[in-house]
Amino acid sequence: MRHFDLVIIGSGSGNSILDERFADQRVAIVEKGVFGGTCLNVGCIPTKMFVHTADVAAAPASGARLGVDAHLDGVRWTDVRDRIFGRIDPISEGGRRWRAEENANVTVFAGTARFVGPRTLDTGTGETITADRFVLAAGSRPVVPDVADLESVGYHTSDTIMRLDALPPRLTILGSGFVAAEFAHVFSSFGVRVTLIARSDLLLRREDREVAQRFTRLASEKWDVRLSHKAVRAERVDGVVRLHLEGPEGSVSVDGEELLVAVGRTPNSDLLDLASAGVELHPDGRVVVDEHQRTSAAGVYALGDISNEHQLKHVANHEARVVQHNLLHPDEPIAADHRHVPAAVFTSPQIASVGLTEEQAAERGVRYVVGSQAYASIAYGWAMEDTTGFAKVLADPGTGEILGAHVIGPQAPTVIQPLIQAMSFGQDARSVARGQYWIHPGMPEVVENALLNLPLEY
Ligand SMILES: Cc1cc2nc3c(=O)[nH]c(=O)nc-3n(C[C@H](O)[C@H](O)[C@H](O)COP(=O)(O)OP(=O)(O)OC[C@H]3O[C@@H](n4cnc5c(N)ncnc54)[C@H](O)[C@@H]3O)c2cc1C
Ligand SMILES: NC(=O)c1ccc[n+]([C@@H]2O[C@H](COP(=O)([O-])OP(=O)(O)OC[C@H]3O[C@@H](n4cnc5c(N)ncnc54)[C@H](O)[C@@H]3O)[C@@H](O)[C@H]2O)c1
Repeated sequence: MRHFDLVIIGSGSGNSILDERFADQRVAIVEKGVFGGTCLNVGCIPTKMFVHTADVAAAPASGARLGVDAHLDGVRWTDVRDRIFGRIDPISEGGRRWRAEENANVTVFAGTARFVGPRTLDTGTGETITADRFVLAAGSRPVVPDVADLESVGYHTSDTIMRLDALPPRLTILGSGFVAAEFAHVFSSFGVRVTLIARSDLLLRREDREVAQRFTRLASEKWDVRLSHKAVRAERVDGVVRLHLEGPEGSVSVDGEELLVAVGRTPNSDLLDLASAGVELHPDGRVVVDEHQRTSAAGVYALGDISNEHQLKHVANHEARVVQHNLLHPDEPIAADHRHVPAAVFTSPQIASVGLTEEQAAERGVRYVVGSQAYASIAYGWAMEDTTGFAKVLADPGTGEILGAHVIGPQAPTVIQPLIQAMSFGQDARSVARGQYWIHPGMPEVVENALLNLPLEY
């Protein structure tokens, strides 16, 4: 049985651990799918390449209110698709080849790993290996909901929808979270009629309620949004997927040439038989880790979607850097910093958030005040004739500590960054607002004014 110093399961964020400091270690990477993981192949990167393309496709329609009459002639779907994956696929294959063929100390196993005992791994390739240390970086996968006949009818997930052969006339999206909101924007901007089905009465309901309500209203003006509907059965009728729903008005159905299921992601821990490795799990399947990303089994670390509740690439990257340090310096381990994890939804309008929502602040009994600013009331908002975006900041009125921030509107993920920085470095709201220049008339003035609108007491 071959023995390694280190085994990494999953080639997404786990792959970034290895650098020249590991050159004297015998390392194995086990990957069951395409090299490079979710973000590169089927997640952040291709989706944002589609989102930017969708923003361009949607631009002509927004010109009229500025006095610019433009027309979208068409979207060459297969050209768009092939441009995007023509760039991504070679990066994935190049990464695999580099590790497998040019890293003398690294062995890549193309199989589904499964523990068969403490520190003993069936690589799924016919070979079982042992190692001193393991990194569990096996990520997550789309959840498939319990809807009768879904499997036999056929459906897409985010893993497959971006590789369609042709744009469908209609797309039904089951779900109302990040994936649903981003793909609804992409496909509707390309001319596809989108129906979005939400179980609750709000889209993106984990966002601050004001943001979720604004988004739900704007989305309902563009897409056929069915709130408070539960999908119960799927059926294929003349090449069309018919989804039967139970809603406030009783039983209804919606038709679409394609169906995208986007109801969350579940950790891949169940594939690994972690009980045989002595690794404990949370009830929801996430691997239990301490602040140093160590699991309950000695020498076994975990990072990314398999262990954290955020399921975001910047969190997985941060944890990979923590694991990297702790593998190299086990006697001086560093802790992961999950204090202020931001997130952004690249839909239309864009949404970004960090820290507490107003509902969470109220629920926790935290003393807070709110400062808000509409894009419509800052100079760049006038330039864009924006009427729907706003920024909102929550702060402690006594100390000015920034507790949370929420932005819905153009470039929200960029606009929010000064607030993430302020929270990370413990800067108070008044100092952030008045202790620096804000470029005039830049979009971050929406944040400056939200800060100035806080009714602070000091
Ligand atoms: C459509 C979509 C868009 C997204 N957009 C964003 C975004 O804009 N910003 C953001 O921050 N995050 C985004 N995310 C989330 C982000 O992609 C993930 O949080 C991140 O990729 C998780 O990284 P990871 O290393 O934990 O797992 P992954 O990158 O998923 O890597 C895990 C790897 O392990 C392999 N594996 C699993 N089980 C086994 C096994 N038993 N044996 C061997 N190999 C195994 C898998 O095949 C996979 O390659 C998006 C996700 C999706 C689905
Ligand atoms: N921009 C980004 O950072 C980005 C983009 C896409 C995905 N992601 C990550 O991937 C994860 C998965 O995305 P997602 O959109 O699939 O999940 P999500 O958790 O964001 O949203 C899933 C939604 O589906 C609903 N739902 C659950 N079960 C349902 C059912 N049976 N029927 C109807 N609705 C149901 C949930 O209430 C929830 O609103 C996200 O949590 C996010 O962390 C991030």
